Amino acid sequence: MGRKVTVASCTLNQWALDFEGNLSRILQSIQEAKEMGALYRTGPELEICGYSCEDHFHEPDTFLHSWQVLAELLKSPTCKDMLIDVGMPVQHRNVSYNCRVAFLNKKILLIRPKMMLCEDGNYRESRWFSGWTKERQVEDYYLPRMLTTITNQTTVPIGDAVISTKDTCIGFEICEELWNPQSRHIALGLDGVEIISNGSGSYMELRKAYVTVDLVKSATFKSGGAYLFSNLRGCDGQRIYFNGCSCVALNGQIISRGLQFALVDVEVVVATIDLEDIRSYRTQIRSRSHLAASNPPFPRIAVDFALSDDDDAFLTTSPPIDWKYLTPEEEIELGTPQDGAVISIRPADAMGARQAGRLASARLV
Ligand SMILES: NC(=O)CC[C@H](N)C(=O)O
Repeated sequence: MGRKVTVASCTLNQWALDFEGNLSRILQSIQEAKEMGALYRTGPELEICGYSCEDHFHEPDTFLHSWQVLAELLKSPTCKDMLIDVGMPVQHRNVSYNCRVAFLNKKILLIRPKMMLCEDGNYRESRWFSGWTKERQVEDYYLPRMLTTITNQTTVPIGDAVISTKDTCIGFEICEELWNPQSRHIALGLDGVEIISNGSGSYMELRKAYVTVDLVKSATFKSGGAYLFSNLRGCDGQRIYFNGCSCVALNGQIISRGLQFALVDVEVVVATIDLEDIRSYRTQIRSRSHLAASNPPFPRIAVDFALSDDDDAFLTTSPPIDWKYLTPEEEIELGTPQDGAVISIRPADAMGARQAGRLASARLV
């Protein structure tokens, strides 16, 4: 029985409305993930159109071109025999959602809309999107005809569901859902979802990496499992700067990570995980097991595909690593972005940083 799986989390320097450029970076990340042996690939939030499209999210063209990019991905031989999810906006029954779209071999498996939108700091998501509020429910999404030509599907499931492969179960939370006190990974983990992926558009603030990494680790510390955090990098079109730090955590420890600052447009990190490590970690937490026994189930999309094969005896799993954090001074030095963009400071940090005279190139936005 196969039990080791290799998964990939990608950091991309996407640009708002650069559909062709975004497509080519997504394809490159899929190609690199495949070359590194991954059979599952996830990427950042709204990676197809770019996170910071702002009021272009009110334009139907932004949705149309996102579908066109997805159509190209579905047709591409690069995507063959790999479970992939991408971030894009989707309109369903005249409501706009910020979604992950999971697909495999020219079939769309699930559209998973974001359930908890981000409104703090510089985020204004509810200006363009609504959160999906129907917990553990799916509806039929009527595909645009140009997609039906490729997939032979007229409807696909949209909603709060998870994907069951032959060997494991994959679920999603989108960016803010990790930061919310009622994170979706809690219910997902209790329902036996073993791999949770988070496509994020998390912009840089001084010392935010400490918070993000802690959240990613704790997402799997109390209830076990694997967690893939995938973030954007670069300026994207707005004044905020995204700083990567994509990573993979297993049972409370980081086992793979990407850089915080870099000039490469595409960075892929992979991790090999023994699914039995998740199962034994979880069953040993007795209180978690008792709670899980009464957890209301998520709808499962069954897929005839496995992330592992029977020949994995010599595949080595990824060991835990120590995260080497940059000091705030190093973050200012390395992260000072292109002209016109600013480093954002959490209000709590701003006063201390000003007092320490460190704010030569950073200001509060
Ligand atoms: N895009 C989001 O949902 C952002 C979530 C989160 N508050 C962050 O700063 O990373």
